[in-house]
Formats: sequence, structure tokens, C-alpha cells
Amino acid sequence: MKTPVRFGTPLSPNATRVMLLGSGELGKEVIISLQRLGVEVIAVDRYADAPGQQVAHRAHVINMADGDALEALIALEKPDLVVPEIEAIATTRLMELEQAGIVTVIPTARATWLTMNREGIRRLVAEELQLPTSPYRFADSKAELQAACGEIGFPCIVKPVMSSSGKGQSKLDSAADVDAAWDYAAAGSRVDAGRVIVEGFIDFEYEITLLTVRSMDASGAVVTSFCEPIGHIQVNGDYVESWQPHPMQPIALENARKIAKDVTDNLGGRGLFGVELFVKGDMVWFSEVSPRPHDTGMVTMASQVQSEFEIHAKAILGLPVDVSLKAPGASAVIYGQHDAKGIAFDGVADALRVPGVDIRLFGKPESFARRRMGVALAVAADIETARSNAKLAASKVIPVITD
Ligand SMILES: Nc1ncnc2c1ncn2[C@@H]1O[C@H](COP(=O)(O)OP(=O)(O)OP(=O)(O)O)[C@@H](O)[C@H]1O
Ligand SMILES: NCC(=O)N[C@@H]1O[C@H](COP(=O)([O-])[O-])[C@@H](O)[C@H]1O
Ligand SMILES: [Mg+2]
Repeated sequence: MKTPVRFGTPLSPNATRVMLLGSGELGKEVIISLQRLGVEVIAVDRYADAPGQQVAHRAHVINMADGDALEALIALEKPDLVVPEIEAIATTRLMELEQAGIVTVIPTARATWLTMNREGIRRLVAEELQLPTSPYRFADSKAELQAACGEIGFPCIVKPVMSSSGKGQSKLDSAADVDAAWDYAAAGSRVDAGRVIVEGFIDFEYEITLLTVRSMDASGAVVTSFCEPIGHIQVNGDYVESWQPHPMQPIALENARKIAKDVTDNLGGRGLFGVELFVKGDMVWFSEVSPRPHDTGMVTMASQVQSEFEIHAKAILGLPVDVSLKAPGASAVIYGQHDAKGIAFDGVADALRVPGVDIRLFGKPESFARRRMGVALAVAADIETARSNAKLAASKVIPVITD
């Protein structure tokens, strides 16, 4: 795709076409931003009526981990850009297609390949870039896991090498926990690689997502900019609450930005990245990175002039971006609470009566007790007020089974 982009008319031969691989709540917002620029959007996911598919021009349901199915769909739709939105996709095939000049992958096919497997990104960051991370080992069996945990020591964290949102992740306090951690990881792995990472437990003071943007300046050069740090709380490896800005000491912030810059420079391409970092005093550890908008960054829909989704959409198209903060903000997750299809939500009006609040319901066709179905957003004069208002609003939205 030539940059700067000449924007065509959607659904006509000169359309600017973007294909999202994964169309959940994060993709939905990227798609809305693209739609506002008159981009023709094709939303792909593993199930029908995914949130982003409901706001795209066209939708396809395929197994995105199947290289042949993915290649066939790309040949059919001929997108100018392919935008991975989840990790479970055939990234090696994307690399081949990118190498052959058939697709442009955001930010790059290599970045999506490296980050879909914890081993790829961890070895790059710790061993090649020599940046601080937790100590780690990999294991392919219970016996190897036992040995690896012995080397790392307790407490430690075990995760499938391919998983997200905390699936299959557990904290181990002693050797007695190893068996259960292996079984839980096998059940929670997104793609059954049968391999896990053991990480030494970092006793951090707080953790942040540093949204880092690679966009194009007027001369056509790629420039890096940083959003204000986003603080967050995770329960069982899944985010439940986030806020922006998270106050940081100048040296810690400088260290965080250096790590984020080194990692994203290496990954390359254009777009927004969510760099996850642990912080204690001035010490900063790299945890992982999403080469795409981040769930904790949903707060930016309220707190920034441009949300992380709008920034991603603009950066990938070669447009300038604005990363500035609008107001202190917070987000709080609304879980499904029921295992059922076609649930409903009561209390939205009450939630919206909380000052400075807005609500997003993602429209997922099926709910699970711990599936993220919506989010409450809040802005206020300070992050404490924003956090308590976001949590209050989220608690007022009640998922119900109708029928
Ligand atoms: N080594 C560690 N030490 C301390 N806490 C950790 C460690 N690894 C993970 N955690 C905690 O678990 C959370 C989730 O871990 P991680 O980000 O690796 O999982 P994930 O499945 O990739 O989640 P997501 O896809 O939502 O980012 C972290 O944000 C942190 O709170
Ligand atoms: N931490 C990654 C993350 O938040 N990804 C977001 O969740 C969706 C999958 O949700 P689902 O599991 O409910 O289908 C993904 O499509 C993406 O939007
Ligand atoms: Mg994470």
C-alpha cells in the first residue's frame, strides 16, 4: 500500500481495503475508526457475529490458524492491509505471504509470529535485546516442568506458550502445585503446543501498559510516541480494571520508555503496541507486548483525545496521530456471569447516571461466566474518582438470562 494513502470509495474498485484477523471487542473499535475514514473493512473471526463483524462491510468465519484457509481468504478479498487482532492465527503463513509481496501485515508478519508464542518474544527481548525480564524456563512435560520450577524457585508462574487473557495460567507456591499447573496449562492453551513457560514471580509495586505508537511523520519517516502509562489490576491473569495516567517516577518512566522503544524498534512496521511492564522503584521489567491495541487500553476511549483504536487505525494507514491525554480516566470490566447465548443487560441507565461514565456492550452472541462482555469507562478530575466511578457503573450493569 502506498503511503500517504489515497482513500478510495468503499465497495468500489478503488476502495482502501483492510482485513481484520480477529474481530472481538478490540477489533470492533478499530473497525469503527476505519469506517469513519471510508475504509472498506472485512472482519474475520472463528465464530459468526463476532463484535467487529457486526460493524464491518463483510464478515467471514474461518479457522484462522489454518494457513490454507487464511491464504484462500486473502486471495479472495485482496486486502491492502491485514490486521491481526488475536494471537491464534497462522502467522508462519502470513510471513510467507508477506515475503512473496502478497500481503502487508500490521505491524509486520514477523512481529505477529514472534508475539503469538511467549517463547519467541521472550527470547528476543531477554537474550537478543538483553532487556530485563523475569527469569524463565520452558518445559514440554510434567517432569521437565518439575525440574524447571526447581531451577526458577517458588513462587513462580506457569503459562502455556500460546494463550492470552490469563488462560491456563497459574501461580505455584511449592513443588506440590506443579501437577495441577501442568494440567491447567494444557486445558487453557489456545493452540495445543504442549509447551509451557515458567517465570520467576516478580514482586512488583505496580504494572503498566505503555501504549507505544510507530507512525509516519510528514517526511515519511517512522516516529515513536508514547501514550501516558496505563495502570491496571489483573485477576487470574485477566484484566479487571485499568486507569490512565498511572503516576510514575521520572527514572522509572524513562526506563519503561527505553524498553518499549527497543522492543518496538525491533518488531518494526507501523501501528500501536501495548508494552506490558512490571515496576518496582526505578526498576522496570518487560513482561510481554501486543503488536496491536491492548485490552487495558480500552480506558483510552474515555481518557485520550484519540483512543488507542483510532491511533492504530491512523498509524497503519500512514496518517499522523495524537497521543495526548484528555482527562484522567478508568475502565472496569463487565463479565457475562452466565454461561448462555443471547443474554441481556439490565441497569445500563443506572450505570450511565454515574458522573463521567460511558458504557460499551460488545454484543458477543454467547456469554460465559468469565467472558468479557462489556466495559464501563469513566473520566474524572483524578484517577481515584475515575476508578471508583467506573467500578460503580460496571456493578450496575446486570447480565441476565431472558427466554
Ligand atoms: N512473572 C510474573 N510475575 C508476577 N506477575 C506476573 C508474572 N507473569 C504474569 N503475571 C501477572 O499475570 C498477568 C497476566 O500475565 P500475562 O500478561 O503474561 O498473561 P496473558 O495471558 O498474556 O494476558 P493478556 O493476553 O491479557 O495480556 C500479568 O499482567 C501480571 O499481573
Ligand atoms: N487480552 C487479549 C484480548 O483482550 N483480546 C480481545 O478479546 C477478544 C477475544 O475475546 P473472547 O475470548 O471473549 O472471544 C479478541 O478478539 C480481542 O478483541
Ligand atoms: Mg498480558
